Amino acid sequence: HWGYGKEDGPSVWHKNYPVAQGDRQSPIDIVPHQASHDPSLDPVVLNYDQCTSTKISNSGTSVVVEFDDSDDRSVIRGGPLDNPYRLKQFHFHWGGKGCHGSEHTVGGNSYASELHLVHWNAVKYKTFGEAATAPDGLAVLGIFLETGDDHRWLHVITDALYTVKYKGSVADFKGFNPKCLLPSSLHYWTYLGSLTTPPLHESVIWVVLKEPITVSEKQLGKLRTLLFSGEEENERTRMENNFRPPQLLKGRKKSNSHH
Ligand SMILES: NS(=O)(=O)c1cccc(NC(=O)NCCCCO)c1
Ligand SMILES: [Zn+2]
Repeated sequence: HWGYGKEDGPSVWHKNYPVAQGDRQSPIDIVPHQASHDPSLDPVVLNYDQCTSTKISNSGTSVVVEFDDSDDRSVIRGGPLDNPYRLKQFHFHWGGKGCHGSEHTVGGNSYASELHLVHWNAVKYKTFGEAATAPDGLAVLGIFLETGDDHRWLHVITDALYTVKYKGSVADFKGFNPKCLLPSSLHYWTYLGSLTTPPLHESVIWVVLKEPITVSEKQLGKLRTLLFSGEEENERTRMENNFRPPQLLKGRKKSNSHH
């Protein structure tokens, strides 16, 4: 199975997932002043009001909060998107103690962590699985996390992490609305890319917010109490540095920017 270690990490994923060397791979380094400002780009709109989570799980590569996506109650629309995309889950990528952990970088600089809110095009596709293999199937909203003061709502997630310590664990996690994790501005960069983990499908319209949210080192440290390994396994491998480094643009135009 793939992972983030020396033997199974991003540098060898191409062996089982040749698309890893494709021409719309993610993440990328976003170069702000090179991002063409596109006046035709509309603001992105998030309708998360009726949004409530169902469960939290340890996927073996990240912690994932899932949502009921049986209707259009929680969608992202506007911006570069031709349809509303339904929220299915969110998860994080982070580093080791004090070091960086975001996937996208900005002008070569990385953040401590990155939150991905994963949405799928239920107008054009019947299931998430089908959408995940289509070039306009997914829309992922990326939000950078920088360290500073405590985030007033992140503790709701970090206080639940003990319930999903091991790979494969799942727990009820109802009533969490991710609206509380958004920064004040929805100004964004956007580009066509891929899943940042295997199977690395080139099916993602990326919308990366310019403004990070602030979380404390203590809150980030709680993410690192999760394990990559399952309860039955001998070794206890801390879940950290679960990020893919930036990939080549390969002829893609610089990301568009909505100020
Ligand atoms: N990191 S991301 O590009 O936002 C993204 C979004 C949605 C799915 C995925 N990747 C996967 O679902 N991979 C399947 C196995 C993951 C658990 O090991 C990555
Ligand atoms: Zn992700």
